[in-house]
Amino acid sequence: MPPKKASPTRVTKGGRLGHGPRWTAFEAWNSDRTTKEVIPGTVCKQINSFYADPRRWAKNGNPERPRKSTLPKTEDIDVSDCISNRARLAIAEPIFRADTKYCWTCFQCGRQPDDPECDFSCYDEIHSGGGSKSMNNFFRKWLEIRHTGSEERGYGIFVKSTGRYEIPAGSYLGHYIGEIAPGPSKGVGGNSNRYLYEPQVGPSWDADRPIIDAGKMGNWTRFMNSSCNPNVGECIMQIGKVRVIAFFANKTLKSGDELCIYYGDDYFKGHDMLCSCDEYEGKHDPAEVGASMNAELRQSESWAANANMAVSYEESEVESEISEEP
Ligand SMILES: C[S@@+](CC[C@H](N)C(=O)[O-])C[C@H]1O[C@@H](n2cnc3c(N)ncnc32)[C@H](O)[C@@H]1O
Repeated sequence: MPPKKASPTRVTKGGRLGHGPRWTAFEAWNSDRTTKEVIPGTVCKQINSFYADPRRWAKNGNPERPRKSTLPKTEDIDVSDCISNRARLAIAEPIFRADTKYCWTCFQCGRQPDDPECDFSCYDEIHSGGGSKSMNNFFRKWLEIRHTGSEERGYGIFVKSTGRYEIPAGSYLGHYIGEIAPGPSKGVGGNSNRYLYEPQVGPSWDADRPIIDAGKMGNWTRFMNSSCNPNVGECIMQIGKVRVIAFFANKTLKSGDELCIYYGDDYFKGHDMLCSCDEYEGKHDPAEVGASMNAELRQSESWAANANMAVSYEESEVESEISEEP
């Protein structure tokens, strides 16, 4: 009997889908541990561009599974009904603050997202390993997944302790990746999936929230735990045509530090849970200890560091304009 042909849509460990990056099990990043130790019963694969890529949004608003052997060329893409279009709406009405112009320019090339010079390749570069800010390389070099020692918190993300590492304040760390579904969800209450992220990508919180589900697929950011005084901040950011929820170091992160964001009061309320972070003794209600205020304060420090990055992008653009002159 001839061997069974694998279904073209089936995802296999270490296999390739389309032209995208290899699917790498988390164990590859922690070669001294087995997958079982790293993530019990894991089905979680590291994925990059596929699910967060707006080209995967079908016209009917459902996310498309990666089936094509090649991605469409940028000029063939109809972006009128994709997440980036919603993102453009948001540009007119920035979500955080009017003065943080950089937030709406492409993180890779520094241009406005509707500039034809800024295309999907900006996003791909960050993910393909070619870019200096490549998420894969960053994780492999600087971070590790290990157990926090706390039953409640489980696994977490740490700056590698096998050496002296320092990640400067303001550094871009990566962004939240998962399967994208059109949102918003019906709320956290009753939903046992604790890996959902719902960023606002348009002007309306009620309508413009895709669901990023890192329950089964995601990258290392899905392992970041919550702290009532977080050392990692987050912001909605543009990379090429893709709007992402990006993470930045709020302060210098040193070897052994656990990277933590603040999940938000609603997360804890919605899942009916208390926080077990090390900032406060015992289990505590983050709303009562002022965690969101702490997070905002830490975030504004990171904004200050990021503002310097914005300046450097603008400067580099001016420089290239000058150098093009005859
Ligand atoms: C996005 S996951 C983080 C990764 C998770 N620790 C793991 O091992 O896969 C979120 C879940 O981690 C746990 N967790 C994270 N931070 C926590 C905290 N400060 N206190 C209690 N549980 C926490 C909760 O179970 C929460 O629902």
